[in-house]
Amino acid sequence: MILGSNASDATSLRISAAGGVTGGHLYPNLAVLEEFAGRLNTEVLYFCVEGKLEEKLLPVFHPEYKRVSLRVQGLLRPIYHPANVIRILRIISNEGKIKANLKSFRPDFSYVSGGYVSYPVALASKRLGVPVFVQEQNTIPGKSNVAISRFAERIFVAFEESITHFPPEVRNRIVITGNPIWVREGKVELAHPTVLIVGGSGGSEFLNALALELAKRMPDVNFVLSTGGKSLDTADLPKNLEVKNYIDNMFAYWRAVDCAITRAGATTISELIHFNVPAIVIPWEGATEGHQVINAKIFEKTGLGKMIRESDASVDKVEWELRHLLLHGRVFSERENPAKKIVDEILRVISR
Ligand SMILES: CC(=O)N[C@H]1[C@@H](OP(=O)(O)OP(=O)(O)OC[C@H]2O[C@@H](n3ccc(=O)[nH]c3=O)[C@H](O)[C@@H]2O)O[C@H](CO)[C@@H](O)[C@@H]1O
Repeated sequence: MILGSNASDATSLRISAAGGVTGGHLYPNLAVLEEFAGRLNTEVLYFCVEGKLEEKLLPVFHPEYKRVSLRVQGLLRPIYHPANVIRILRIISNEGKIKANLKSFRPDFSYVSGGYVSYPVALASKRLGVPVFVQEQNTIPGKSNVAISRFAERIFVAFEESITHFPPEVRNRIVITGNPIWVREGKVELAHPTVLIVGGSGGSEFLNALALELAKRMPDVNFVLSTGGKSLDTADLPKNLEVKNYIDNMFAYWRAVDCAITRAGATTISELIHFNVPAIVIPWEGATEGHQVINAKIFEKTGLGKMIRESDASVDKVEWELRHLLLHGRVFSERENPAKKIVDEILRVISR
């Protein structure tokens, strides 16, 4: 059964999408969906994970999307963990719901960006004859994206280093694009110098504590900290530290800050590169297969900043590096959004 082909006319598209749980998967998807919407009339069916970030943000930024919530959980490591039996059964049990929604929505294609919700959506799409496109943000691809790559029309990767992590037979369908960046108009007004500290969409207790120490030691510098909801001792906050639970308009901050201290999630790294932000990146050591360390090395190669491993990130060392970056200054610039290249390629493939 083929649902997608000729489902829409040349000026409109129906897109089913999945990818979220964390901002690192969600924002690149929004960037691509918004690039489509800038060119054509689009309707979007978004598969969300119950209770996760996409359920909170999509109703705010895209109330027009049709949303379907799935009750799924990621698989635990190691893969033969006994609790995974239930988790796999739960993923499988969603197949009927996903298929029913795809059948009534009749998408032209499915666009997924990884995370454990992407696989069942991509698989159901494939079984219904809907073309699948997948985007991988990290240098080391997630297991579900590798599985999806076997039947995806195109596999969009951010970094050349990813290619060898995919099976040889799919490599002719890989396109290196960079990570799509979610941007809108706007820039916040900040005093200079301001340093943004952000531990990814879920925050980082380590960076929260570091922010507090740095702000106390460096009264001549302003700090903005996104805690991502992680705990922080707010009893004695220095005046030069502004604390936010979550920042909804990161693009406006990236355009304004002098420097940043971040984890090394692939989307954050790509945003630093896109907005040319000097930064110290401290990878989260718990990331699957150490992928944040590899992301951080790629960032270092750009010459924009430095990776410091968490075990080495004393306040003294970070302060020293930060002063060095601030002294060096920032060139305010923006690159072309990789979302454009992805949309060009998908339109080319589906119009064949
Ligand atoms: C714990 C976990 O699963 N981490 C992964 C997840 O991280 P995580 O979701 O933290 O991913 P990233 O750090 O790459 O991206 C975070 C995104 O959230 C945004 N943001 C962050 C804070 C805030 O207050 N407001 C805001 O909008 C950032 O601008 C960025 O767009 O996805 C990344 C991309 O696949 C992976 O590399 C990470 O290893």
